[in-house]
Amino acid sequence: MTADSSTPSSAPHRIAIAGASGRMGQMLIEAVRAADDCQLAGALDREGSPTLGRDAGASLGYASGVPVTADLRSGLAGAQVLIDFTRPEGTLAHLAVCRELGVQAVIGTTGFSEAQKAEIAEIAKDIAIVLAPNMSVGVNVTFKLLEMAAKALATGYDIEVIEAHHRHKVDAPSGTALKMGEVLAEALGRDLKDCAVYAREGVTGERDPSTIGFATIRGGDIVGDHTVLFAGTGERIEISHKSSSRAGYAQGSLRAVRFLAGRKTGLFDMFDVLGLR
Ligand SMILES: NC(=O)C1=CN([C@@H]2O[C@H](COP(=O)(O)OP(=O)(O)OC[C@H]3O[C@@H](n4cnc5c(N)ncnc54)[C@H](OP(=O)(O)O)[C@@H]3O)[C@@H](O)[C@H]2O)C=CC1
Ligand SMILES: O=C(O)C1=N[C@H](C(=O)O)C[C@H](O)C1
Repeated sequence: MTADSSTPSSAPHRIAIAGASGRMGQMLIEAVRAADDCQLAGALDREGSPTLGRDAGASLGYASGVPVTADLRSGLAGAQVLIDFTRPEGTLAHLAVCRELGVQAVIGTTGFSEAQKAEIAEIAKDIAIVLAPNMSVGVNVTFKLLEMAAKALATGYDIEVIEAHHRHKVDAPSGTALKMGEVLAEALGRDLKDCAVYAREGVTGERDPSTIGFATIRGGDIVGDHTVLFAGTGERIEISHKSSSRAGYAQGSLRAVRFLAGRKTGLFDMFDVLGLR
């Protein structure tokens, strides 16, 4: 029997991975290898990367049969879906080719500007995309907890978002912290653009109770910690999520791949994938 539209569940998801030599790229190659229903179909790294031409599994100690390439068209030719954890400008270049070839995308990259997010929404009119600043189940459940806590603690509690990441992270605050801020602001009927305070220095004056503060820590190999502090009078509530491995981000990405199967267009996030909306 041939693999056609009558047997979609038996055919593996053919996945290309962008940023193949990166921290998440490597974790994803390993996760795809371990998943019975997934197959590595392409591996992208940017021009000049020493990994170009090598087998995508080489540094993980196995032969995947997929060479790393900077040629987007050949790297995406055999794929149904691209998983992209790179940088905003890289992701947008990759998406342009995904759109041309009809390849779906799961995007974990953070640090997009508002204009870049609008560009992704436009591309999602032609291909199906999952875009989320954090693919882990635990973080997405934490977003829901924050929504509930913010509504219940709407007055009398100052809200601060504190995040810590490894020394190599290039964007701040993290995409997850910003999403937490958006969830909190929306639950409180505010717009994060109007109430976010990203830095304090010098004589700042007393804290404005309508603000949501952010604090960023960078150091060592911290995978990703996020805490939201609700500071009241005589008590404090802290809701924290701490990642000790990147495996959760990779597993969440594969759930997003499975969710996209059969979808032609649309912009989704992990709430859609996990049924949390
Ligand atoms: N949504 C989520 O769950 C998570 C999101 N992230 C996000 O994913 C992104 C990547 O994180 P991480 O893996 O730690 O980062 P790394 O720096 O380890 O990896 C990034 C990869 O992308 C490549 N790259 C960099 N710039 C470009 C570009 N312009 N075009 C194409 N490729 C490029 C890098 O190549 P080179 O080495 O040559 O620079 C590298 O292979 C970040 O935005 C991070 O915040 C991370 C973890 C979880
Ligand atoms: O760069 C990272 O490492 C991470 N980035 C994401 C973010 O910016 O929120 C997700 C996770 O915290 C790890």
